[in-house]
Amino acid sequence: MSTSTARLMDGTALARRTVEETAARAAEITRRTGTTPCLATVLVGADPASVTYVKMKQNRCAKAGIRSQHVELPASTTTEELVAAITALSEDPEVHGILLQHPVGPHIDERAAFEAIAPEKDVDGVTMASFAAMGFGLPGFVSCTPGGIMRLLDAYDVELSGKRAVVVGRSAILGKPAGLLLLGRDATVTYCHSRTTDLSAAVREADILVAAVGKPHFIKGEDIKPGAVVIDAGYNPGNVGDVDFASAAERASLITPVPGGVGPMTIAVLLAQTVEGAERQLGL
Ligand SMILES: Nc1nc(=O)c2c([nH]1)NC[C@@H]1CN(c3ccc(C(=O)N[C@@H](CCC(=O)O)C(=O)O)cc3)C=[N+]21
Repeated sequence: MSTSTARLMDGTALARRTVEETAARAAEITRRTGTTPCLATVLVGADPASVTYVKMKQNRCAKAGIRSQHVELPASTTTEELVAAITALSEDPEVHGILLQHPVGPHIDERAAFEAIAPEKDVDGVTMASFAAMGFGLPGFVSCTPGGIMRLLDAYDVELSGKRAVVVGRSAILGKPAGLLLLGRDATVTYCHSRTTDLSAAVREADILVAAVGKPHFIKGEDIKPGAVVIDAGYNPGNVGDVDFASAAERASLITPVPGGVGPMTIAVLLAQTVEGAERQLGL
């Protein structure tokens, strides 16, 4: 028998509202300038999950009245070739935003590739410039998944100031920037990772838990502080999250489902930032 008390944080519904606003802004840009906002997606190799995610991003662009341009490169692409392809997009005035799908394969210097994205087109929030802006609390493009998480927390009126936020995972475009954004809102942030000793003890302190490790159902309900807000940013194969939803929902006050939580918001932020980039580049 379930004693579930948690309310769902509905990322699908919030994303729909966010994308509607974005679509209206995109239409206005097209009407005023004759130029339609354009996102370039760059995919290296043919990993099935990456192919699916990139297709989802393109479909969502189409629905929002954003053009998308797709660059597909073979898995054998070198760092130099990838940097050249991204540099060309950075210099193309028709392109307003660039997304390089992560991961790119171990033989490529992913950081060098990300840094070839012009800062004003970094609508995915993956460059050093964007990371620094997040860290300093300056305006700029945020990493899409952390940005989506913050929008969800705000939409559900989650108080952040003075709260204990625990981020499990420290990847460059998810865990680490998620912690920075929470810190920027005056949460007390703890990062946990593969070398953390006594992870359970850390997780039990969390008023707000962000799970971003990439291990299916890694976080169990027994470690959730009663009343905590649980954000599952995991995207494991088969749409499985990092949190054991059934047991976590018995203790959390608010929880994101997978699918239908953080994922749709990630794409909503990508589209919103693409339109924002287009507005700025077109002088609106
Ligand atoms: N440079 C870069 N930026 C990213 O933002 C990025 C990336 N690389 N690499 C891969 C991850 C993964 N990711 C997801 C986006 C949407 C869903 C999503 O919308 N999922 C749906 C389910 C999927 C479905 O409906 O089939 C959901 O959670 O409801 C999931 C995962 C973005 N990523």
